[in-house]
Amino acid sequence: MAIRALGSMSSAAAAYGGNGPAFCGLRSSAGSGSGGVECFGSDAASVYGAPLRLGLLGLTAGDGFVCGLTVFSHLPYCWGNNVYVQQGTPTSKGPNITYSEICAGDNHLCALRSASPQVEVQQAVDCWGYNITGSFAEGASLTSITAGSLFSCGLFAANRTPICWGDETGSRVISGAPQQAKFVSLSAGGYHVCGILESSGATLCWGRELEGQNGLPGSARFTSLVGGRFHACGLLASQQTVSCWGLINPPNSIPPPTTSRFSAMVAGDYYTCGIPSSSLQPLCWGAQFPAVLPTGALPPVDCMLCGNNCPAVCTPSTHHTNSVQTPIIIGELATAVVVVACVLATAIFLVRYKLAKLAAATANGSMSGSIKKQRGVSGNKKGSFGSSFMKERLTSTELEEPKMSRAEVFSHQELEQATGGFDKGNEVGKGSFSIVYRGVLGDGRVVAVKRAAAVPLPSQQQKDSNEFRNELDLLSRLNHAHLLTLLGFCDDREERLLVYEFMANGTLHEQLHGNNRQQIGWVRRVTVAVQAARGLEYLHGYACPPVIHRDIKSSNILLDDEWNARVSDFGLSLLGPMDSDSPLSELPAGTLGYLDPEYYRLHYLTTKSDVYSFGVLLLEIMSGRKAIDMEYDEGNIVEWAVPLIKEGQVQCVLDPRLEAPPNLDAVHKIARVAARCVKMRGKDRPSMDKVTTSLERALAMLMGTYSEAQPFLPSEVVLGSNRLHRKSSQKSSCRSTFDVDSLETTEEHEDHRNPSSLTFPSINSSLRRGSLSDNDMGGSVDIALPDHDVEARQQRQQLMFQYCKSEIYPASPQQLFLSSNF
Ligand SMILES: Nc1ncnc2c1ncn2[C@@H]1O[C@H](COP(=O)(O)OP(=O)(O)OP(=O)(O)O)[C@@H](O)[C@H]1O
Repeated sequence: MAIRALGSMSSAAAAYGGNGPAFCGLRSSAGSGSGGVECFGSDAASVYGAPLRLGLLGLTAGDGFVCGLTVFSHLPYCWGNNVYVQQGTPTSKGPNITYSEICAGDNHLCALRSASPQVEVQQAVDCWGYNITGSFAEGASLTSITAGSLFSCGLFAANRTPICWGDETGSRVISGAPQQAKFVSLSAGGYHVCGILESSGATLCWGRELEGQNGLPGSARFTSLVGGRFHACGLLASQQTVSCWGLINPPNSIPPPTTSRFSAMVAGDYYTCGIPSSSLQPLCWGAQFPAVLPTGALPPVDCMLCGNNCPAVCTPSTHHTNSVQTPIIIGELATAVVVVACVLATAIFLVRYKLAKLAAATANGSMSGSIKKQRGVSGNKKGSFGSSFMKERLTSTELEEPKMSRAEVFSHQELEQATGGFDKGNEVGKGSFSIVYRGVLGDGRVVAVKRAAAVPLPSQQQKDSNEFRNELDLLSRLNHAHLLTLLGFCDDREERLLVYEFMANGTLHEQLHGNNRQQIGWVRRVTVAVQAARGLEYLHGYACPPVIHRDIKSSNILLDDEWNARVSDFGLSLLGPMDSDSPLSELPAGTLGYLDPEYYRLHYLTTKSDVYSFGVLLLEIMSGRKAIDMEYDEGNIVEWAVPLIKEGQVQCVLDPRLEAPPNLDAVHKIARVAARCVKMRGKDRPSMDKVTTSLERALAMLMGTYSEAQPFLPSEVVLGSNRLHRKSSQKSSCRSTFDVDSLETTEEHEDHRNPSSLTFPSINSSLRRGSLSDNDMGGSVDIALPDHDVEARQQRQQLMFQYCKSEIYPASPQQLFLSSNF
C-alpha cells in the first residue's frame, strides 16, 4: 500500500501555511484506527484542535488544517484554521453517503464516495472549500484520489488512467494528464502530479516543471511517492531508501537522507518526513518542518496503513484492547502531569514576579505615574523591558548559568559588527526607551537590534538575572506567524541588547500616520487587522499560561516586507490567569488613547483590556485617525467614532483618503466589532477569538466585493475628493447622506447561508470557538445587510480566484520559498 502525498489520505499528514507547520499521525497499533490522532508543530489550531478520541481511518492536510476520515461514520472530520474548509464534518452532500478516502489541497477537501447499494453513484467524488465547492460529476467511479494546491486527481477504477479537475492555471495538470498511462498510485504536489506506472513501477510526473528537475528518478522503481509544493520524494523499491527531486535544497534546508530506510513518508510544503523502518521517530528533511516531532517513546504513529512496509516495531494485530488503550492512558497521564506542571510553574512564576515587582517598587519608593502618556511622557511604559532589559546589571555568578533554551545568545561584538557599530545610518526607529537598528548578522540574516536609549542602571533596580532570562525565554517561546519573533539577546556586561526579526515596512502607525506613509487599501488594512487579531488571539488563547499584551497600539504592529502584520513589544506583557475572566490586580500601564478605562479605574486586568486596545486599533485602521488627535474637535477616537457607528453612520468613520469599498457590508461589520471591543465593561466585550472570526468574515466579504476594475490588493487607492473630511463638521455633513432605514434590522443574513454554496463559508478561526454568528458581536450596533444574489456571488468567486492566483503564483518556487511567511 502506498503512502501518498501531502494531499492524499495516509496515516500521517502535514499541515503547512502561514500558521506554521504541523505533523499529525494516527495512534494505532492494531489496524483499527481507533487510537486517535496526535499532532505536533507550531500551528496551534491544528495541534491543539486534534480530536484525541475520535477513531480515524486516515489523515490528510492542507494549508492550516487537517482532516481525518472517521471510523464510525466514514465521513470527513476537519480541524485547524482555514478560511475555506469548515471545521468539523463538512456539509453533507446527501443522505447515506459515506466515503472511503479523502484528500486535501491548499484550501479544499475532496472525498471519494464508498460504493453503496443505497446510493445511485452518479458522483464519484465530493469536494468542499475554495474553488472546488461542488462535486466531481463524471458518473464514473474512481479508485483513489490525491490533491494538489488548487486541483485534485484520481484514477479511474476501470482502467487506472488518471483524471484531474479544479484549477490548472500555470500548472497544466488537468490538460497535461497522460490519457493512456495506467498507474498504481498518484501523488499530487503543489502544482504537479507524479504517479507510479503500472507497467514498469517507474515514475511519471506532469504539470508544472519541478525546478531544475533535480535528480529526476528516471527508470527507478518506487513503492510510494509523496509530493511537496515544488518537490516530490519516493521510496525506492529496491531498498526503501529515499529519492527526491525538484526543489529539494531550499535555503537552510537539510538534504534528504541517503541511507536510511523508511516505511512511510509524508510531505509538507518544503519538507518531507519519513518514518524509519527501524524506529517510529519521524525524520524530516527539507526546510520549515515542525520543530517538535513525536519521540520514539510514543506509541506507533504509523502502523495502520503501512501494509507490507510496516516498521519492525509494529506488532501484528494480535494485541488488541491493551495495545490500543495503553498509549491513551499513558498519554492522559502525561497530559495530566504537564497540566499540573504548567499550573505550578505559572503560580511560582507569578509569585516570583509579584515579589520582584514589589521589591523594586519598594526600592523606588513609588509606583505612581505608571501610565505612559502618548510618546515619551512620564511613566513606566517599559515596565518589564525597562526594568529587566535597561535597568539591570548582572553579577558574574548569575551570568554563569545560561538558562535559555530557544533564544540565541549573541555577543556584543557580533551585534556591533552587524549594525556597523550602532551606526546612526542604521537606525530605524526610536521608542520611549530604546533605539532600534537594522543589522546584518554574519550568516546574512537581517535583524533589528534594540538598544537602550540612555545609559543605565541604578543598582537597586537590579533584578535577578535568571528572571531576566526566564522572561526572555518566555517571549522567545511565543511562536506564532503574527507575533514578532525574538531571535535572541546579548547579555554582555556593558549592556543588554534584544535581537528581533527585521520588519521592512516599519510600523502600522508609520503607514497610517507617518510622513512617508503609503496609501494602504482596504484589503490590506483589514488583512493586517485579521493578522494582528490572530496574533493576539494566540497570546490569549494558546499561550500557556495566557499572555496579556497590555500595549496593543498601531506602533506595536510591525509590517514585514510583504505587509504581513506582527504584534510586537511584549515589554509590558504579563502572564495572565489561566481563567481569562479572573482579573489580575495590576497598576495601569499602557498608552493613552488605547488604555482600557475599566483597567485604568479599577486596576482590573484581564485579556479584555487588550480587546479594548484592539478595538481602538480597529477604529484607527478604519478611519486613518490617531487614537488621540487633538487636531479634531472630538480628540478621542472612541468618543468620536462609536456614536457615529451606533447611529449607523459608518461612512463617516471611514478614512477619507481611501475610496470607500463598493459594498459597505464588510466595513459595517468591522465597525460593529470595533464598537463592541471598546465597550466600557470588559465583560461586554467579545473575546479575541470572536473578534478574529468576524474580521476574517469581513475580509472575505471585502475581497469578494471588489470590482474587476479595481486592483485586488491595492497599494494605492485614489482619493475621492468629495469625501474629504472637514475636521470638525463632518458628523453633521455625513448625516444627511446616510440611509437610516438600512440600519434598523438586527440580524445578518449571511450568517445563515448554507456554507457549501458560498465562496467564503462560515469559518471559525480557532478551535476554541463554538458555533459563532455575528450575533455574538452584539445587537446594539447591528446593521442590516442586503442578501447577495447568485451573480454577485459568482463575481466574488471569480475575483477571489484571481486573488489566489496572484497570491499563490509567484515567479519561481525559489522566490515563493524565500517569501513565504512562517
Ligand atoms: N523588528 C523591527 N523591525 C523594524 N523596525 C523596528 C522593529 N522593532 C522596532 N522597530 C522600529 O523602531 C521603533 C521603536 O520601536 P520600540 O519597540 O523600541 O518602541 P515603540 O514600541 O515604537 O515605542 P514605545 O517604546 O514608545 O512604545 C518602532 O517604532 C519601529 O519603527
